[in-house]
Amino acid sequence: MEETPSIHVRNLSRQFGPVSAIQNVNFTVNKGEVVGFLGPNGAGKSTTMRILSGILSASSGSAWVGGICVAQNPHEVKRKIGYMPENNPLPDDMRVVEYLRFRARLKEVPGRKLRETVQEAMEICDLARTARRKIIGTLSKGFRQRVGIADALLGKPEIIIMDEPTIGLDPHQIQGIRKLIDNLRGKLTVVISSHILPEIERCCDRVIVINRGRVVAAGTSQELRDEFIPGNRFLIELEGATEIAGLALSESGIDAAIIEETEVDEKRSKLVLRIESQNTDGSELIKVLSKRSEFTLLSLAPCEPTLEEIFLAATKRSWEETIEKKHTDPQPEPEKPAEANT
Ligand SMILES: Nc1ncnc2c1ncn2[C@@H]1O[C@H](COP(=O)(O)OP(=O)(O)OP(=O)(O)O)[C@@H](O)[C@H]1O
Repeated sequence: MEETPSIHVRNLSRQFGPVSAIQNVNFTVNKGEVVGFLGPNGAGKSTTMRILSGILSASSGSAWVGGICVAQNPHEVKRKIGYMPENNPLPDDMRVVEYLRFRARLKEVPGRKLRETVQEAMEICDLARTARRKIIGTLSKGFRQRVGIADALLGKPEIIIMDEPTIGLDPHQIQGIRKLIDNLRGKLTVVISSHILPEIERCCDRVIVINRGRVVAAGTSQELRDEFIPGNRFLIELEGATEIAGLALSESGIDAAIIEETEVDEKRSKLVLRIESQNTDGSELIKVLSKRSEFTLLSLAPCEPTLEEIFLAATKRSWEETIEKKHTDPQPEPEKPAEANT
């Protein structure tokens, strides 16, 4: 029998007056997955997360969390989900441990389990030793985020949703949050909304890209690469007349495009090449390039497009499709002028 997915969303839409924040959003997140929910500002990430967490209702469509319909049973869903909102507001004058106990009581953690539940969440978030009795107002942004995540973990939710957990953090703090998310892998289903792409790429098993309220791509990084940026890429370093590299390749019948060129110094350049054929390991390139006397091939290595490039390609495609649809949709007939009554 198939396992019930942690999150299942069908044709979910939400209007705010004339603004369509999300339109017919569909996706599934399976148990134990770490999924990145990506989109530019205003794409509809927070709206989707808030509907899933039962704090905002949908205008139409449905969402199930752990097999429970959010619209019909938002209270039960709140027990299954730990939600860390964007810019998580925290009381500056409380101590970390006091605040988490307060939040655990609100989440109806039984009194006899309160101490143990708070301790466990603090340990996972590395707060127990260092920040347990600190006043929240004195904490760094990274530690404040940890408090937000510890709060979301209270009451052992099945799913944790974090809205922009690394925003405004320095690289050390980001690394700390990344480790924390790695620790959650296998224990919970994790959904992270962000527009910080390298973070998502490192942390997540799968990515859902949303743009202007619609899901425009979903899959593993590899699946998205194959769909949006097919072909193989190689990073090569040449010394000499590097400007004729393109000519050298086309003269040898290799269908390659130079998609990036960086000058290392006067004589040396690094080039990123895209080869249309999927079945090339680069040996053909080495043969062709090392034969030429105008330059020397110093190095060659395969390289993958970044999630940022995939994201740009996916959102660009959705823009183009929207524009194309506008042009091909039947236009309303111009209104007939009212007939004169004379
Ligand atoms: N309460 C609201 N009232 C009116 N419009 C809203 C409201 N909440 C969101 N919107 C609009 O809905 C759209 C989607 O917003 P949402 O906050 O979900 O995007 P987001 O992807 O989370 O963006 P960001 O990364 O900037 O947080 C935006 O156009 C936003 O202005």
